[in-house]
Amino acid sequence: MYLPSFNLEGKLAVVTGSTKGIGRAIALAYAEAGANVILISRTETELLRVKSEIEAYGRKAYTICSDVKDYSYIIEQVDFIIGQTPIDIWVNNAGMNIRSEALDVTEDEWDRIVDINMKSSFFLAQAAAKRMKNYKQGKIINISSVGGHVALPTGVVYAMTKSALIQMTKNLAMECGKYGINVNAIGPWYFPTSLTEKLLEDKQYVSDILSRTPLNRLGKLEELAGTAVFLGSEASNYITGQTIFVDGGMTIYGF
Ligand SMILES: NC(=O)C1=CN([C@@H]2O[C@H](COP(=O)(O)OP(=O)(O)OC[C@H]3O[C@@H](n4cnc5c(N)ncnc54)[C@H](OP(=O)(O)O)[C@@H]3O)[C@@H](O)[C@H]2O)C=CC1
Ligand SMILES: C[C@H](O)[C@@H]1OC(=O)[C@H](O)[C@@H]1O
Repeated sequence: MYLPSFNLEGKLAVVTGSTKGIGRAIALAYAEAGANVILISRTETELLRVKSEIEAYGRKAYTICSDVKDYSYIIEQVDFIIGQTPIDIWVNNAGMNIRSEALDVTEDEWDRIVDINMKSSFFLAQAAAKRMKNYKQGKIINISSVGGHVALPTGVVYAMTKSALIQMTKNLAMECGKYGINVNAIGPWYFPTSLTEKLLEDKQYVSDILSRTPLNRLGKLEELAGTAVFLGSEASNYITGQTIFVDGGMTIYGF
């Protein structure tokens, strides 16, 4: 057999920040590939909307209405939902940005971005790994950014947190490989979501983005979700510690 399974039939995935944008696309792609999904975000109505979308695929969906910075509460809720069943895939997707010049960054901005993008992602990944270890298998996927690999004008603190996720992915992969856990990251370039809506309304900014993008277009959410399905499936069982940049070629374009 040379075609490993991309099928997620019967698997359970947890996706943080899964009611909009990239997280919702990943959650729906997982459901389409056969997985049941635990959705996490701060807005109950949006959680219930995406829950219905997942159930329309004939899959089970569970909701946890919480900020990822309340990661202890989230883990309690996940444990209540899963009981004695495994978590197969954990996607640390929730993230935020406060875009300011390095010389203007305040401590409050630092704390808010670092808490969500880095601290919550680490402790949620740690909790996922502790549970996956008991089943000697699991896939942890961290959503970084090309902004964690090259310098972008979208904020140094955000960039630092996204770069930290790339390194966290490598260290967790190194330590958790013996438990059969794969840890990888995805580094998106620009995708049209509510996080980037304002930026992408600026025609000059979009032109600047495209001038650095060999495929000369923004990404489509389904193109990113496909990478998440691959990394959540058996097809990626021998891949760990890697960051896959879904970027239209931007990170290799050294013009
Ligand atoms: N869009 C892009 O071009 C790129 C995005 N990324 C990264 O991808 C990830 C998703 O981004 P994107 O889809 O654009 O973002 P959106 O803002 O469009 O969606 C974010 C999702 O996460 C939820 N969320 C936001 N903050 C929190 C929080 N503190 N706790 C729990 N849930 C939260 C939101 O729901 P609610 O507000 O109701 O909680 C929503 O479901 C982020 O980590 C971002 O850094 C990386 C590179 C490019
Ligand atoms: C590509 C970047 O990550 C992009 O820049 C921003 O300011 C947004 O936060 C996106 O994540």
